[in-house]
Amino acid sequence: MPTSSATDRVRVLRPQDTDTTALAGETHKASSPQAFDGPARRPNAQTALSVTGLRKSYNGRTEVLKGIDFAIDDGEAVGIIGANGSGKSTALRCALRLIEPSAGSIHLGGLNITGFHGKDLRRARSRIGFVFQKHNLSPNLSVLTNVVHGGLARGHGIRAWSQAFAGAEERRRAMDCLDQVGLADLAERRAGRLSGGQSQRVAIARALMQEPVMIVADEPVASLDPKAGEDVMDLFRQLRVDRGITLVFVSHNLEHALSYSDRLIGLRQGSLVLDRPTAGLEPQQLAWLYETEATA
Ligand SMILES: Nc1ncnc2c1ncn2[C@@H]1O[C@H](COP(=O)(O)OP(=O)(O)OP(=O)(O)O)[C@@H](O)[C@H]1O
Repeated sequence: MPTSSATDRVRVLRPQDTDTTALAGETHKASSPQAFDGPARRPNAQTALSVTGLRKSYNGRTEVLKGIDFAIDDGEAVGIIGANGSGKSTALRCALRLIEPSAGSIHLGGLNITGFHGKDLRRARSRIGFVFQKHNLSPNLSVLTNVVHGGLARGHGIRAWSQAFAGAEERRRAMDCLDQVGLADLAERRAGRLSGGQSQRVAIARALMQEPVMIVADEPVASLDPKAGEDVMDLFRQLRVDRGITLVFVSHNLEHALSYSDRLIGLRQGSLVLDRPTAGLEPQQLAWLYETEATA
């Protein structure tokens, strides 16, 4: 596995803008990717996830990911931003091989998972908690049962089968996870009777059943009101603080992306055009990412 040395993160457009006030300026129009020092790495940081030369074409013709590279450290929070259709979800899903990339290599927690299949791939991903905009809870099952099902992803074969009968230990763990998201008192309620914010917290509790080292979230608060959205993002932050969980999330909310990440990755038309620490950045300095090609 290639270790993510500083050179892993130097393919970044507009690195000349180390003075971040220049980000909102005109200079990017003429820019092309160039080397710079890259985002500061924490000393001795281990790489949680790295991709190299990741490409994706859905129909065999148009490339919606045009060969992107990035690396994420253990314990880091990284926000992925960009306009509609820029390739954020595709990048996230390809990076975890939820969908198959057309090309590229992927390392997860020290393993080259590029060629993994079936149970090897499932095992490699078993400590990743996925949280999506559509939480896919089973509406007719209780909150607790939905959370118990999160533990199934960790089991294989006979172990998973026996967990399906929800032993006392699994139910106790599920209650613990619900407690962590502040919903233990709703354990017996039918999931279909929850609000959007409550449902997303249950989805997070379900992810916690996997004892995740990393949470991968694709627009986790897109359908929530501002307060519920902030509560969910605060919960992610708390999980990082308490457990050192790595967080990778896609967001259209630049305030969130800036507040809840250490680093931002920006995509534009399938290319990675931004990879830099969040500190000191303002939302308006990122507006160029959302300009149409005609105005950019
Ligand atoms: N299953 C699919 N089949 C064909 N094309 C797809 C598929 N999924 C995504 N695309 C296309 O790939 C491109 C990137 O889509 P993707 O969903 O990754 O972008 P995104 O940045 O996450 O967008 P959004 O912010 O709107 O969610 C878009 O042009 C989209 O139409």
